[in-house]
Amino acid sequence: MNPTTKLSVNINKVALIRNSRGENLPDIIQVAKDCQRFGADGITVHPRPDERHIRIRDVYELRPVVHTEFNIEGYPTTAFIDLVTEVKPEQCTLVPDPPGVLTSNTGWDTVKYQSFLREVIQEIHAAGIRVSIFLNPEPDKVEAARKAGADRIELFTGPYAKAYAAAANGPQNFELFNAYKETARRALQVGLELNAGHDLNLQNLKFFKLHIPELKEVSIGHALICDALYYGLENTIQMYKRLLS
Ligand SMILES: CC(=O)[C@@H](O)[C@H](O)COP(=O)(O)O
Ligand SMILES: NCC(=O)COP(=O)(O)O
Repeated sequence: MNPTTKLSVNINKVALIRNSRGENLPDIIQVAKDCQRFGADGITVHPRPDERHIRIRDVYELRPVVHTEFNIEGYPTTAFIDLVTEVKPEQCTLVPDPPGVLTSNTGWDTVKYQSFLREVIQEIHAAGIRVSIFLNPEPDKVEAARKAGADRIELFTGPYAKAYAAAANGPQNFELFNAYKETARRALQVGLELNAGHDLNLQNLKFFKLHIPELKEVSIGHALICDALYYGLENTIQMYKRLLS
């Protein structure tokens, strides 16, 4: 029997719609409450420096209403670390995004940035927050993630999603998928827990979970919010959860 994987709903795209009109519709605080009421095991936000979706103020306002697990993602600038250590989410996911990037497009080079990551992780740990590191499917980066002090890695599933979309029955890029499995295996071997995220959707999630059943959590935003346009938020969350149980 596979362990259940938690679903953290990323609400960036809800904030993007709100910001497009300058008012408070949709109200992301209400949406976060409703996601949890509909079964989400957590809420993820990725405040970006230009505040194009999640704003710094949102992060503070979300804290008291997120009673499941709050996950804040981002590049660890001093401002980001101050925000995270003040808000105290259950989890912080460190992502190596340059400021203007369209969306996250790579994981950390944990070997090159090991000492930087160690300092940052120490600071975030001191506030009692679990730290996850966004990682490419690169087994040789796992040990350095552990040495930097991470608790978890989040497998960057963007390349997996592209490979899956290009084939009819699963990713078929065995080299790539083996790299995911090997990265996951090594992480578990050295005592790191596993998350995954980016471009996961109703089509590609089942295969990923089937082959990497030890996943603790997936964070899903873009596709889930798009699906909610057709199926409604409650149905959509339940559809994703069924693929994870
Ligand atoms: C860290 C990650 O994988 C991203 O998926 C991210 O959280 C999404 O950010 P945007 O919503 O800004 O594209
Ligand atoms: N960490 C990944 C995430 O939060 C959501 O990514 P996406 O589903 O919006 O691509």
